[in-house]
Amino acid sequence: MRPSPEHPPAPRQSSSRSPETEAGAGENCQAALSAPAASTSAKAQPGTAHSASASPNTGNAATANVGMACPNTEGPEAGAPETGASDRNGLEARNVTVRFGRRTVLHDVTAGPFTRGTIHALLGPNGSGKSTLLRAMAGLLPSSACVTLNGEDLSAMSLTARTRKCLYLPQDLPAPVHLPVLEALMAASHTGGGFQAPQQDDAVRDALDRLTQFGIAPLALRPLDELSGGQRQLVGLTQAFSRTPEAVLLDEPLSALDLHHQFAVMTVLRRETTARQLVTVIVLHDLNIALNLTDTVTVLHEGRIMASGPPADVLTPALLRETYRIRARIEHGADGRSFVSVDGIA
Ligand SMILES: Nc1ncnc2c1ncn2[C@@H]1O[C@H](COP(=O)(O)OP(=O)(O)OP(=O)(O)O)[C@@H](O)[C@H]1O
Repeated sequence: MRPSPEHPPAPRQSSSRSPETEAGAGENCQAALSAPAASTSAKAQPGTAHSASASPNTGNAATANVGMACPNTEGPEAGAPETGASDRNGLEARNVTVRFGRRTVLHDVTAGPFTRGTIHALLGPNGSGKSTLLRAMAGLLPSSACVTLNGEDLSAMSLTARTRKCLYLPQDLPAPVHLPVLEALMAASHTGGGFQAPQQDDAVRDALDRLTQFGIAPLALRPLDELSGGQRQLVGLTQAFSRTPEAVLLDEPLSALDLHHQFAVMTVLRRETTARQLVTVIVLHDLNIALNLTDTVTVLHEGRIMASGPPADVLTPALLRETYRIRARIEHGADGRSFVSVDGIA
C-alpha cells in the first residue's frame, strides 16, 4: 500500500501480512465455464454461450484451480479470531498475489468481506488489477489465495463446485456463435438441450421470463452471431442470472451498454441481489454508477488496494487524483445523488 497523505484513512485497506507467494505464470487464463454444444473452444470464451453456463471446463480446471485450503475455516473450533465471524457472511479473498511471468500484478491483496445482499464495485484505472482479482476470486488463476464464501472455503473446492457457488462472467463479449438466444440461455441454465415449443415447456417460459427481465425478450429466437455487442452482453447477463449461485462476479458488465440498459441492468442487479441475498461484485469504470448504485467500493491501484468502503467515503478528490490522475470534485444533486465532475488531468 502506497502511503497516501492526501486522503484520509480508508475504511479498509489491503493486508500486507505475508510475503508474496508465486501464484501465476504468464499463461492465458482459461475460464472455467463451459459452452453449449455449438461452441467448443477450450480458450476462455466469455459470455453468451460460455461464461454464464456454469459447468466447468474440466480440461482447464486442473491448471486453473490450484488454490489451497484456507487456514481456520473448517468450523468454529478450528477458527482463529483472524478468520472468524466476518468470514461467515459474504465473500472474502485473502493474500491474493498474482504474477504473470516475472511481473507481480497483485501484491498480497486482501479484499472483502463483500456481504450478502449487497452490490460491491471494484474500481481502479486500466491495468490496476481488477479483472485479475476477480479471476483469482473465481479460482481461474493459479493462486495460493484463500477465498471464502459465507464461511465456506472456495479455494479447497473443485472448480465445478466452486463455480456453482460463485459465478464469474468475464469482461469479453459473448462469443458470436450461431445459436438462438433462447437455446443458449437454456443450455446455460441446464434446463434442456434442444429447442422446444415455448408453450409446452416451463423451462422455456422461465427462460423467456429471464429475457424479459433484462429487456431482451424480442431477441429470443435471434441467433447470437447476428446480435450487436450490447445485445450479446445482455444475453451473457441473462445467462448468469439464470443460474443460482451465492455470489456473482461480473467483469465490466455494462461496458457495451447504452445508458438505458446500464440503468436497467443495475436495477435488475439490485433486485436480484436483494431477493436472493447474493454477493454481487462488479468491475466498473463509471464512477457515477459506483457512487449512486452500489453499496461499497474497493479501489485498486498498481495491484494494491487503495481504499474500500461506502462509495461516498472512498471516492474523494484526493483519492481520484492519486489513483486516476484526475482533478475532480464530488458534486451533490438536489435529489441526493452525487456525481464526479472532472476538471482536468492531474
Ligand atoms: N495473461 C496475462 N499475461 C500477462 N500479463 C497480464 C495478463 N493478464 C493481465 N495482465 C497484466 O496484469 C495487469 C492487470 O490487468 P487487469 O486486466 O487485471 O487490469 P484491469 O484493472 O482489469 O484493467 P482494465 O480496466 O484495463 O480492464 C495489467 O498490467 C495487465 O497487463
